[in-house]
Amino acid sequence: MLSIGVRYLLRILPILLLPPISTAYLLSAIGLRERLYAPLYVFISFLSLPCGLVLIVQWSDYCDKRQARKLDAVLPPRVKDSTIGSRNTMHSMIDNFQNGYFGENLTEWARLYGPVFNLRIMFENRMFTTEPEHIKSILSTNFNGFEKGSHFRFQFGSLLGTGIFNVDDELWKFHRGISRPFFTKERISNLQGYARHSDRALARLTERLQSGYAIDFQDLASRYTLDWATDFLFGVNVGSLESILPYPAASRMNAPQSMLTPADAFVQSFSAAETAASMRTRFGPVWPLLELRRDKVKQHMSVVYDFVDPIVRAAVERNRNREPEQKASNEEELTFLDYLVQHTQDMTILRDATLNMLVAGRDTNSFLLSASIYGLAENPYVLSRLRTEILDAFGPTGTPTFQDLRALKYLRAVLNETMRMWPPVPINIRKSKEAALWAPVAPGQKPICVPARTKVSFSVLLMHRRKDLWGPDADKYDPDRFLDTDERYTKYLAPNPYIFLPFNGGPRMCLGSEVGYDQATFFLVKLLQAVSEIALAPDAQPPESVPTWKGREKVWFTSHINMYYKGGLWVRMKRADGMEG
Ligand code: HEM
Repeated sequence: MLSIGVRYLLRILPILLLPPISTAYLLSAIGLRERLYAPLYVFISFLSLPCGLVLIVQWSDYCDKRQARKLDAVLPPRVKDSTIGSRNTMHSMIDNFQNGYFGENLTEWARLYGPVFNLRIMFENRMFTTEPEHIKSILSTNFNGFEKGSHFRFQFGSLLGTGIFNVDDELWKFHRGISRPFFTKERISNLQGYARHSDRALARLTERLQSGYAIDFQDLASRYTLDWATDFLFGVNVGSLESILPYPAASRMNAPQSMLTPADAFVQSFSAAETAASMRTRFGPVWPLLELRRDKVKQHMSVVYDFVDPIVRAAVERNRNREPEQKASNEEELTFLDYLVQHTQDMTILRDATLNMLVAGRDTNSFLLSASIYGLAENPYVLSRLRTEILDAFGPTGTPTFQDLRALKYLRAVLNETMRMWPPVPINIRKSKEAALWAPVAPGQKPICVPARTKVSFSVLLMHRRKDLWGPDADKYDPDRFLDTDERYTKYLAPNPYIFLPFNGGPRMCLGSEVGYDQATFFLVKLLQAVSEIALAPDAQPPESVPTWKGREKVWFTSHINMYYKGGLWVRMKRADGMEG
């Protein structure tokens, strides 16, 4: 099997060879071949390659301008970069991903060029926007004008396959249709799953804190959401909360790699695959050339498949053993996977759908919980106010019902503020099908033209922090801005709800948004009944994950597909009953 890089090379080879071959042919046809010194003949033939590329680039620029003129619109400003193929821009993207404050380079370009600009890498346009009206157009009002597209599928294919995140049109409708019934009120209002797994997670947390060591809360949250998600979606609890939790590196208490449980190995490999897949975006269209020898995503996937395949096979087996009348009568009791198996037995579709659901439902929720803990650790006043709301409602041991979860106004504001500052999905990609028009960014200006078949990126994280949209204190963490009694709410959010989009919007909006809120709310209620103080544990944070920036977040948040904390989120907590831990 050829590598992804070689396949790409074979695809573009005819285009690369066309100019030298046709020049050589032309030189022969006009009789210059015999008269030219042979090396010069070869040199001229090959010189036609860069010349041909320049012509193609100029031609496509000309076409874009013509499209914009026809629509009486303007193209977004281009990030200035005089290096060939915008190498500086590419390096800035890679450097920011590896070493920088998330999106700082994009913020700087937005300061220079405005909220929409053309982030061109390797001669390929990518319109980047943080403008609510543009994001609304992509996601909702001009939904049919944009798609994930073939580029996205190619880039994320080895990771997401044919799952819901990676497809368009009919296949997307199939996945969406199959998934939607699992998010009805009847199904999501059963809180037993949250209760079971959060009890176990809190028991592990208490155990660890009593041992005197700090805990990586991100790790705990990701185990909790993995066990919950596999249970809820596939009817199997993979029991990742039963493994040995990681200790601070300096303690030398960690188990060797060889002792990883299948669930731990899955989490590590999947995260490595996500990082490798999202790294590709930073190299523009030529990323496959860096994977000539091997697919850098696929190399992690065999461990991932080892974990997922038995779950899928068990569901296929269960389905085979079910009588036809049983299948028809008990749809309500089926898990997502059991239901899916009744519609297709294709192992690739089943595996991809399963993995996509895990990406959707696990990583996002795990980061929401982790970022909430970070916000509370850094803002003791918010923590204390939140505890008061929780204790007033349920006392130190009461358990919320489904209705109760939605009545906790301050907790909802805390979750919203957390997702404003650190949205679990901070950036997204689409592609225009036809030339599209976006609203001008200032009154009196012409609309903006997005040429046909152009990549488009938008960042809700950057939009969520815009001072012109959220007020002068947009950089500050303050849940009050989400309370309808707060004047910032009336002034900014109420008249323009599209400025807050942690779950996206429109027909492809997150299916699990309510589950996300409920799960995090339930967990935080239970945690804060038991815990009265939370503090970061910088001594336990791996040194390479301590940020180099000053005056901002004290832990390193970054993103592959979803946000995560590099090196984890190490914290200590104090129990409310006064016992050590
Ligand atoms: C804090 C929690 C969550 C956040 C912030 C979040 C955010 C998002 C976002 C931004 C998208 C759009 C992705 C795109 O267009 O590329 C999305 C899609 C999706 N989410 Fe969530 N999500 C969360 C929790 C969940 C949960 C718990 C589930 C399921 C158990 C879920 C299921 C889905 C599905 C199935 C889609 C795909 C929708 C489609 O393409 O039609 N999400 N989510």
